[in-house]
Amino acid sequence: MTRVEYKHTEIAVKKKLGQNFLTDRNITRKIVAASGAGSQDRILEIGPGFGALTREILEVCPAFTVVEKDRALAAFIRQEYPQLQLIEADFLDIDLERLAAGGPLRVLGNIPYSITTPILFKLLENRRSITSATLMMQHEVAARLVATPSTKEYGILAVQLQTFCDVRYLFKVGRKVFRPQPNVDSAVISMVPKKNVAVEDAQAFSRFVRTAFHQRRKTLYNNLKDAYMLQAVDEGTLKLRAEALSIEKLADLFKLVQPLPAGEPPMKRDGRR
Ligand SMILES: C[S@@+](CC[C@H](N)C(=O)[O-])C[C@H]1O[C@@H](n2cnc3c(N)ncnc32)[C@H](O)[C@@H]1O
Repeated sequence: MTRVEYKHTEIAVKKKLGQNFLTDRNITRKIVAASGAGSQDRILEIGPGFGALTREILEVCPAFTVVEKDRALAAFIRQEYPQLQLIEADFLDIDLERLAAGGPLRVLGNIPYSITTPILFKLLENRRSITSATLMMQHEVAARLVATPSTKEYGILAVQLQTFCDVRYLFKVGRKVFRPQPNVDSAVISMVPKKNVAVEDAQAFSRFVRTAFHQRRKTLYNNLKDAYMLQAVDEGTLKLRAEALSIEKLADLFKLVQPLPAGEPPMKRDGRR
């Protein structure tokens, strides 16, 4: 079992909690600068750990909130940074809307790899409660977030995020600057909720995207026909795969289809039942 010691605290590293601690101050400085965080912001840091990013955020903002799941690390933060509001909890369980009651949050974090996707979806669902999120994650996941059509990285994650947020890949971070060293490289991304979104019903759109990409090699027709009425969609589009369509085209397609009422037989290719 790997143990990491810093100041007065030693922990047995929990892989499950993605505990790879940043050791390079240039990187933490770059993350905080890229986030645009300032003294007036209501900042939320996910997973402060031993405070590598925390102390850098403190350089620009005197008081903010951190959420840490690990009990020993929460105790470390409590002792080292008494000026912070510490929430000792699982980020996935906290009520972001309530936390943002006084104004939207600027989120920062070197987030645990194992729950990157649930964290992203939580931020997406609560996008009205955030001004931006600047997050370090596994490089491969970051590449999927900013992927463009007809690439192998382009899928549900890219479409969902890019529909509702402006997502940017900021910079890559090599594995050597972490303790313990992970087996993968990392990258920092930023996501900023869009003011005007082409889609009104986010939940229905999410179901649609999941269905459209359900089997990547299948055409849109084959993926969608059992769940949606497709008469309004042209033949040419239905012959394509979801991965060929841009974010805008997928939103347009979503507006043309209607969920198939329960018990209705699927539509034939020519529009007949
Ligand atoms: C990759 S480490 C980053 C630590 C520190 N911010 C740094 O950059 O060195 C991830 C941190 O998130 C914490 N963590 C893991 N799962 C969490 C969860 N569900 N909610 C809140 N914190 C979590 C871990 O204990 C750890 O401190």
